[in-house]
Amino acid sequence: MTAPHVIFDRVSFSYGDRSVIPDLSLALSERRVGLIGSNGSGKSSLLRLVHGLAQPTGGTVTTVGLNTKTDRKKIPSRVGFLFQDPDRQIIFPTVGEEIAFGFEERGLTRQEAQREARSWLSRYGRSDWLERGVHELSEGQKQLVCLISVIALQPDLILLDEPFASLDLRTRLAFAKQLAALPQPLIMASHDLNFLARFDRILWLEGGRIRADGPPEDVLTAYDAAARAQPEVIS
Ligand SMILES: Nc1ncnc2c1ncn2[C@@H]1O[C@H](COP(=O)(O)OP(=O)(O)OP(=O)(O)O)[C@@H](O)[C@H]1O
Repeated sequence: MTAPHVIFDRVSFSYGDRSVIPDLSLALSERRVGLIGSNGSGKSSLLRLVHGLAQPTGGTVTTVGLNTKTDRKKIPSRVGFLFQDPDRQIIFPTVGEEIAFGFEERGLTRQEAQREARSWLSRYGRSDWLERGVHELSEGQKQLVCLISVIALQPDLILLDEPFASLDLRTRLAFAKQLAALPQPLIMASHDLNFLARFDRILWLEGGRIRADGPPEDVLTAYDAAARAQPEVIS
């Protein structure tokens, strides 16, 4: 059993006086962990807590051995985060600058960072995107740029918040293949149950609590059955 890359110890989390996660303890050491649950069940909040983008109201979160409160600044260089909405992630006007930025942050010169950006784009067959304005890309294409930016920096752990939302089927399959081949552990919130079927462990959240936790064949089946039993409920 490998050491856990994420530990939640009696974690609670609120937005103001709205409690989102009442009391959560868990340790994640599997290579592929999926998060499922209704809209608003707390999946994004959990991922944000793992990355230190949100701070627990109570308890402690330890990610890749770092306390997300006291070591918060060290986390972005070790843990990649793919946001649900690419517009929240992208900060530069061109694709090349966006991918190169992470490398410059790590101390490479502008030329070296540009070279890395070019090389990573060519691996994904998108060499022609280097000078392309990000605003000219579709939502799915932006999502792919964000994924390449995250993967290129080869973090120790990758967090993905609904990465398939805007992707067409062909891009989704290519994207899924890339994710499956990554050596790093992934924690991914998704409504794509087919993709999660190949994961090692699934956490089903409801109201910020774990409703089920186990292998996909058990948890996805129970989730699917519960949703079908109450199809009229819009959360
Ligand atoms: N910025 C915010 N301010 C106040 N409440 C928020 C904020 N962001 C999220 N919430 C609330 O926190 C709860 C959990 O939201 P979260 O985004 O973690 O859910 P989720 O499971 O990721 O949902 P989805 O599947 O729709 O992405 C929801 O009740 C939501 O309304």
